[in-house]
Formats: sequence, structure tokens, C-alpha cells
Amino acid sequence: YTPHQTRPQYTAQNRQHNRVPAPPHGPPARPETVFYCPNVGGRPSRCRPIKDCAAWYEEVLATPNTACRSRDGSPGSCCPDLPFNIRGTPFIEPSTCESGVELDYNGEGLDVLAVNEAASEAELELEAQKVLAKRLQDNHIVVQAESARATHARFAYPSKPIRNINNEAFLNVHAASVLVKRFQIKSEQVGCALQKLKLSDTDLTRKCSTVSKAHCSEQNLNSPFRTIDGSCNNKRHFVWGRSATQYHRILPSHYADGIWAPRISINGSALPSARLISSTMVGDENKASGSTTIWFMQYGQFLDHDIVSTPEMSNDDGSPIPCCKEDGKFLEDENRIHGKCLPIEVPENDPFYSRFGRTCIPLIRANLACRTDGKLGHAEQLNGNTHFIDLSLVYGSDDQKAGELRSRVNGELSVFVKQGPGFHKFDLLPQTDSSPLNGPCSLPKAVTGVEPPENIKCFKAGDGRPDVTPAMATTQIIFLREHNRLARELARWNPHWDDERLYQEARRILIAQAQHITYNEWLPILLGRTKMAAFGLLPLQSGFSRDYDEQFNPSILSEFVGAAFRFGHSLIQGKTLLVNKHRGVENVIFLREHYFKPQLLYTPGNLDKFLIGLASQPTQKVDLAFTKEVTEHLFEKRDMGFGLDLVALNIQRGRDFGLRSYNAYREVCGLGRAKDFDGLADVMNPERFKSVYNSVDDIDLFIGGVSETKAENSYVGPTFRCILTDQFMKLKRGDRYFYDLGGQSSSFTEGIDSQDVRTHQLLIQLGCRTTERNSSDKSGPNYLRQQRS
Ligand code: HEM
Ligand SMILES: [Ca+2]
Repeated sequence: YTPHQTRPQYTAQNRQHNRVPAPPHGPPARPETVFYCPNVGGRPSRCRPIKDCAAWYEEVLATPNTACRSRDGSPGSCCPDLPFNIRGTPFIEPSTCESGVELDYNGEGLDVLAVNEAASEAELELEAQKVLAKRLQDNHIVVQAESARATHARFAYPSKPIRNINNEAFLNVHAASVLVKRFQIKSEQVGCALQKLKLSDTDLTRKCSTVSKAHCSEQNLNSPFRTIDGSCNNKRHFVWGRSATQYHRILPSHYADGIWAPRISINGSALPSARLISSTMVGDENKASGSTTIWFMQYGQFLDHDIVSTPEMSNDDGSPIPCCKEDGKFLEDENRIHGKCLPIEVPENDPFYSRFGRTCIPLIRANLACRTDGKLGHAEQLNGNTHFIDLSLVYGSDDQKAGELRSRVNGELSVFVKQGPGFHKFDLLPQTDSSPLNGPCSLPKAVTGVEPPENIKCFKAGDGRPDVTPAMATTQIIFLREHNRLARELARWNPHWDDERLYQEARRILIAQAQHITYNEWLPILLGRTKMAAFGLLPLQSGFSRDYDEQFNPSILSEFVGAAFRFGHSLIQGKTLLVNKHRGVENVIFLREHYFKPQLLYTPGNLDKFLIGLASQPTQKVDLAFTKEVTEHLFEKRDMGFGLDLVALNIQRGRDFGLRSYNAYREVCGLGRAKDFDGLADVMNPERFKSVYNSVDDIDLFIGGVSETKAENSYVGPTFRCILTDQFMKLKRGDRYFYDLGGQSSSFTEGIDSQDVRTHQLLIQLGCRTTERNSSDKSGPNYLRQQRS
């Protein structure tokens, strides 16, 4: 067709009001200008690119005749303008010493000397742990190769610098516990009592000093490119959002001793076993979503591995700690590394694990973080990744890792080139060796029917978990390929750019894409349009946002990582479908056979089949149904018949993190505290809780959250939605490089030169909103004008 002709519509059934242009051989078409769009959701609508209607998905589906074509002939959809974004108010971080707390204790004796004594006791404890670890290794009390525990340890592996931070933070936490015990400080008064302590002049002065060390040069602070480790994003608080810093909180922690001992029941007894809660309350039922595909789950996990990574404690050399005996019983007291081990008790009559005689599910405590306030206080956990949505899992969270992942040629990331049949080649993530502890990354013959081919290895990416499932590896690979595609495209347009410039520009665009997918497509499903509008989370339809607020700490919240964002575990399908381009299912795989075994991606054509599967298979609902592939067979060693229970791990992890009970979050989220179990009936069926918990105030946040009925237009219940909304508000408004910012609040657009215009044109072309959606605004000079106005 000549440029003046409108392309014909695809089908003959186009509606009259769309005024189908005549086919090329018929009478000349009248130029198409206006489409009639019906009211959608009771509001006037207009024709837009389909992705711009993501937040109106349900309404569009419910309205006939919304398919349309934009002026350039591409397929579109009718939908209304997005509602006005209201800013919303975030939760303010709780103060460590709440006003109104009166100290019974007058502080006498709690001085430099006392702190030094506690510090040396902590040093002794650390030494004792090392000695015990050595003895255990000498006596072959170690984590078994290829066991579920070994795979879990790989999932949460702490790098050397993180292990060092953990040791320093441990000294502080242990010293704090010693002081609390010695001076008999009540748990609710711990925060205030310890805040008063000055650490200067004590033996703890030099511990944890790295947190305050972030150095930001003028160049960093004015760069249009974010740092790899996330530092220097906030111009006042350089470390906010940086990797290897603490998670923050919505509510103060709840530890039994006010420091780090896991929560106990409000009546003073132990809380019910996390496995008992899981086995009593959770079942495996197929409750598939009617409208959402498994991409919703997969993108959630992808996003999770960008903003969150909680390494767990290990031996000094990084090797994993055994926490249960090989036969599935508890380790003898003298063989347990107390303080690092937090095993889950399995009742003797467990409906599943009793078959294998297991009474212990191993769990290791999460790495401790140095507190950003530099004071002694309750434990905080550490995020190994940058807290921002900045594709840490593609680029890494520290300079060394980022360097290892780069090819140093034309801005591209390193790839492993797989030779397919004939001349066919394709790019996979670079390879990495597996340790003997984790066994081969290839699939055994029993699964595939053939001997494992040679040179199947696991993959290396910015985050250590790309191989957890083949669908996760698939997602990592397409983002890797997209970076390299962007770099090549940019190089074509800007031949004078060097490797560094190409890398940074491609990285900036890819991050913008991820942020846009998150806020434009993914969050509307999770939170619903109305809540998003109420908290200022909807993407802009035009112009730039001025939402960046340097007062906002963007950091990930403990409640988010330890409970709310784990809602995604309920979405998981036990079987993954590989679907061909004719929508035929070619293969069905069980998760338990493919954890950390990405072999299928080495077969030409399989990546596409995973992608089509992700876009056709429905996801599961968020509820008390979880697939047994994760509640009985997580990371299962072949032929053992059992693995770990992810629901039990989630609950126990919440206690490790010192999360308050579900009831406390009901209150802060506006549902009101339930006085007894029946008080929960507004959002869930309370019956199942009665048989496991002693008190309504004991309920763990994770299990409470997934039990709630879905809030209107949302994929989760009101309490999780409230925590998630708060987090995504902080991630958006606390990120100086958030992609839709205007020139004034961000350095994103400062010092723009004519070459940048081309970059940004590309950004628009990819569907990342940076400017007016009116086609005339896509021209370079206009774009610049807009920036500067
Ligand atoms: C097949 C898919 C998945 C598997 C096998 C999986 C497995 C795991 C495992 C083993 C943990 C560590 C548990 C612990 O020790 O505390 C974990 C943590 C977590 N998962 Fe998943 N998960 C999957 C999907 C998802 C999805 C879809 C989401 C969110 C939408 C999600 C969110 C999280 C979060 C936020 C954590 C905490 C991470 C951290 O602290 O580093 N996961 N997952
Ligand atoms: Ca990140």
C-alpha cells in the first residue's frame, strides 16, 4: 500500500461505525479519521494502543465493540482516560522508641563498660559458632549433596561481603541481647532503652560502619544513570535503597525478647508449628483464574528477584549449615548452631512427612543487616539486591558482579551462544558451574529418556536464582536479549557512542520498560485501578510526573518481603505447559523435576514454547490452595519423595523477621483488630484458624493474608493490598530515576544533548511512556521542548 492508503482491516465483520476502508482493488478509501468508541465502564472512551488500556481490562472485556484501529492502522482498543492520580499517604516508619513508653529502668550501669562486656561476649559467641561449625564438618554432620536443604542454600547464598556484614551485625544484635538479659529490660522497652546508648567509644564503634560509608561524587549525583548498587539515588541519604542494607518496617518488630528471639504466643506458650499450620489450613486444589495467565505469576517472581534477595546465614566459608539430621529428626542440642538455625517442627502424625519419618524441616535464619541508624536495637534483615526496581537481576547489585556480566563490546551483556541445528544459533545467559553440593544442572535420564547432553550448565545472572525454574530462566533470557537488542539498535543510530555509553543507555531503557510493565500492566491486576489511583500509582497518560519526593525512603519493607509479596506462591501452577505456536500443548513438566535444572532451554524452540505457555496457561488464585509441588516437593532431591514446604517456610520466615501478627496489620490497614476468631469473619472463614491457633492475636501475617477474600477489583485481600500498595508507592516516589519523571525533580533529563533525543525516541517506540501520546510529540525537538518547559 502506498503511504497514503490506510491498511485494510483484518476481518469482514468490522462494525459499521469503524468505516472499513475499501480493499486496495475497490474504490479509493476515504481517509480514516474518527472511530466511534462505545462507553466503557460507563465512561466515554477513545481508541488507543491496546497496552494503554491495561488498567481497564475487565471493563473492556465486558463491553462489546471495543476493538478498533488507530490512525496508523495498528490494532487498538477503546477505553477511557485513566482516572486522576491522588497522591495517597504512606506509612511512616515506626520510631524505635515510641513516645509514651516509660522506662522502668533508669539506665544505671548501662554504660561504655557494660557495652564493651556485652561486645566481648558476642565475640566469644561468634568464635564458639565457628568452632562448632568446624567440629560438625569434621564429624561429617553436613548438608547432604543435592538435598532440598542444599538447593535452598543455593537459592539464598550469601556472598563474602554479605557474610562480613552479617558477622558485624550479629555482634551488635548479640551484644544487645546480652544487655537486655543482664539489665532485665522488658521487651516493649528495649527500643527506648537501647536508643539512648551511644556506641562511640565502645568496642562496637567500628562494627557496621560500612553502612554510612557510601561515597557519592558530584558525577554520581548528577549522572543520568543510576549506580549499580543503588547508592546516591537519594541526594541526602546516599544509602537509601542501596544493596546490602536493611529492610525497613511498617510496624515495629515483634521479637520475644525485643531483639531477635522468635515471637511466642501472647499467652506465653510456643506458637503452633509452621508446618502444622500449613498442613491444617492449606490444600492443593485447582482454582484457576478465569482471566489471568501464568505470566502474572512469572513476572511477579521476576520482579521479586529484582527488588528482594534475603541471603541466609552460613558457615564462614559460605557452606550451608545443617539444621536437621539426615534422617529428618532434630539435631542434638550440642550439634545445633544456635542463633543460626530455626528448624520447623513437623508433628509425628503429619499427613505427608510422617510417611518418611521426618519431624524436622530445616530453615536457617536470614542474614542480619547493620542498622542504618547506627544504634543498638532489634534485629533487622538484609536485602542483598538493590531495593529499587532497577533490574538488579539482569545487571547485578554490585560493581564486581555487574562487570562480570558485561561483554565490554558495544554495550552488550555476555551471552552463551548455543549452536542449534544447521546455522541456527541462539543466545542464552552465560553459564556457571554448579557446586558438587548442588549436583548437575542437567536432567537425569529418568526424566528425559535420554542421557543428559554435554555442556548443560546452570546460568549466571545479576541475581543468584535464575535457574530456580525454567520459566524464571526464560524470563531472564528475554530481558538479557532485549538489553542486547537495545544496545545494537542504539549503536546503529549512534556510531560514536562507546561501550560504556551504549551499556548505560540500553540499561536505562530496559529498566524503564520493566518499571512500565510493572505499573502499567502488572499492578492493575494485583491492586486494581481504583486503589492505584488513590495512591498515585497509575502511569501518566501524558507529560511527566513530579512525584519524586526525596523524603521517601524507597526501601523494601520487612512485611512486604516476609509475607505480603509472597502471595505469589499461591499463584503457582504445579505443572508448566510448553505450548507451540498453534497453541498445542507439546509438553507438560512438573516443577519438582526442574528446580535448578534449566536444561530444556538448551533445546531450540523451547524458549518460545515456554513463552507461549506463560501467555496461555491460566494462573491460580490467591487463596489457601497451594500446589504440592511447593508444599511437599519444593527442591526435592530425586527419588526422595519429599522436599520442603514453602508455606511452612513463609510462616517461619515471618517469625524470623520479627513480623507482628496478622491482627496488628488488620488494624494498621483499617480493618480493625479482631477481638476473637469470629471477628475475622468480615474477610475470611475463621473456622480453620480455631483448630490451630490459641489466640486470634497469634495468627501469622502470611497465612492471615492469603486467607482473606479478594478485595474488590484486586487479586489479593485488603490487608496484603494495603501493604503492597504502600510498598509500590515508596518504590515509585522514592526513586529519583523513576522513568516517568520530568526534568525538574530528576537528573534523568538534565544535560540532555541531541543524541539523547534518539534514545528517548526509541523509548517511546517500545511503549515506555515518556511523553505525550500524540504522534506529533514523538519528534525530537518537540520532545526536548517538553522536557524543558
Ligand atoms: C515456582 C515459583 C516459585 C518458587 C519455586 C519460589 C520459591 C521460593 C523460595 C524457596 C523462597 C525462600 C523461602 C524462604 O526461605 O523464606 C521464596 C521466597 C520468596 N518468594 Fe518465591 N517462589 C516462587 C514464586 C514466587 C512468586 C510468583 C512470587 C511473587 C509474586 C514470589 C515471591 C517471593 C518473595 C517476596 C520471597 C522472599 C524473598 C527473599 O526474602 O529473598 N515467589 N520463594
Ligand atoms: Ca533492584
